Amino acid sequence: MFQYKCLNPISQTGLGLFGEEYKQTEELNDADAILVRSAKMHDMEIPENVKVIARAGAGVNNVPVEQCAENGIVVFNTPGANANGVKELVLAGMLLASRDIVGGIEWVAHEEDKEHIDKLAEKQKKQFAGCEISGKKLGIIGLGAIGAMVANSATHLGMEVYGYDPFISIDAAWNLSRTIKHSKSLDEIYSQCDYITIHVPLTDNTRKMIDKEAFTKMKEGVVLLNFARDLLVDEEALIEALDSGKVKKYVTDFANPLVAGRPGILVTPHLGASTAESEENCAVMAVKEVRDFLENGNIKNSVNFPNCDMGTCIAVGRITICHKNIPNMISQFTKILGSEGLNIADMTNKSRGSYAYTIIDLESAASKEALDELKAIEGVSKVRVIK
Ligand SMILES: NC(=O)c1ccc[n+]([C@@H]2O[C@H](COP(=O)([O-])OP(=O)(O)OC[C@H]3O[C@@H](n4cnc5c(N)ncnc54)[C@H](O)[C@@H]3O)[C@@H](O)[C@H]2O)c1
Ligand SMILES: O=C(O)[C@H](O)COP(=O)(O)O
Repeated sequence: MFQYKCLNPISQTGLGLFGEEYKQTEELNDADAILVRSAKMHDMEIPENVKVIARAGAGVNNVPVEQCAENGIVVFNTPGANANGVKELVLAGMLLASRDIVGGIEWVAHEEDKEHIDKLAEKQKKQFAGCEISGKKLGIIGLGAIGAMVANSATHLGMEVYGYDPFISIDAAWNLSRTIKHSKSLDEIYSQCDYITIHVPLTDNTRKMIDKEAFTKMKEGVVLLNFARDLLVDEEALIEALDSGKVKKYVTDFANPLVAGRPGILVTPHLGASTAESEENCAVMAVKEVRDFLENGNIKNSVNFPNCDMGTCIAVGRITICHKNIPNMISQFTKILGSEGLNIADMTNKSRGSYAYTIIDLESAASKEALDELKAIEGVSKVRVIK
């Protein structure tokens, strides 16, 4: 029996896939797995019983990913599972920034009791007029799951699309429409584009990447869209750029005291992934990842350990080891298993940065002595018996 704890509401369509071998718990001290959306985990004490954390979504800046790696806790996210939901809101954001749709709707609501509202509307509508997005230049920073979808959809809406992503994945590159211009520098995006949208993860390298200097390079009257994370933009500098007219509109999915209620800024309350479809996709992917990890020891879509998959165990026993990516680890594992008389049927070892993961199938069940010896190796953070 495995137990899981949800730190945020997670779609039942996903949780329903856990099956009878799983039980939901409120006690962190009983949980093998944690499922989370945006709950902040940096100040949480994560007990040793927790083996896996699945972020039902893309951004993992709310999870102490590095500390988890150090402690042998595998962290997953659900790449692409909510990308379409965000893409649709970005397209809506571009349209809302181009025409005063919100102002117009608010005007009608305010004047609803006027008998001649129809005539009044015809007189007043010019104050809500705007421009079309077709024919305008859109710059996309980050061409991952969301950025690539926004790029392709925007070309279908008649926009001229520029994309910038020095680390683009091969999959994302294959999926991009050939009409998208490959920008080799952010300066090209800033100097050319009428609309700029950012779709990169928040890391130490990307924090405040849109800063004062970036604004000086942008076109007069640019529209900036941020459905990634508020801390990617220096919002103090943004407000100066709005006041000077350099930025016409800022559309952001992240409410904070600086942007809420400020003229020229359209703020949604982190709604990008809040669709039934995205919530289900994320929950289903997260639960599948957790199950494959807990039941088979396999890793797919981790953000702190390498992908590592040996399928379902057909040998007598399987153990998994989270460890540091340093020399002499495998030889120590095999030496201990050999000296305990345990024959290895199959084995795989993969590394990612400073961390590595090993799956070992055995022809007989691992003894307590062997497991204790493996756990005692310096650089080993977790040893699990799968079978
Ligand atoms: N508003 C929401 O509800 C919502 C929903 C999903 C994701 N997000 C945010 O959007 C981000 C992107 O999501 P995704 O699913 O597209 O992720 P992704 O990992 O598929 O794509 C991110 C892309 O950014 C690129 N990148 C990284 N650093 C870069 C840099 N300095 N310059 C240019 N490109 C860079 C990567 O190469 C990658 O292609 C997430 O990390 C999350 O913060 C927000
Ligand atoms: O990174 C993400 O996936 C989004 O920001 C969605 O967050 P949410 O799951 O809290 O809506």
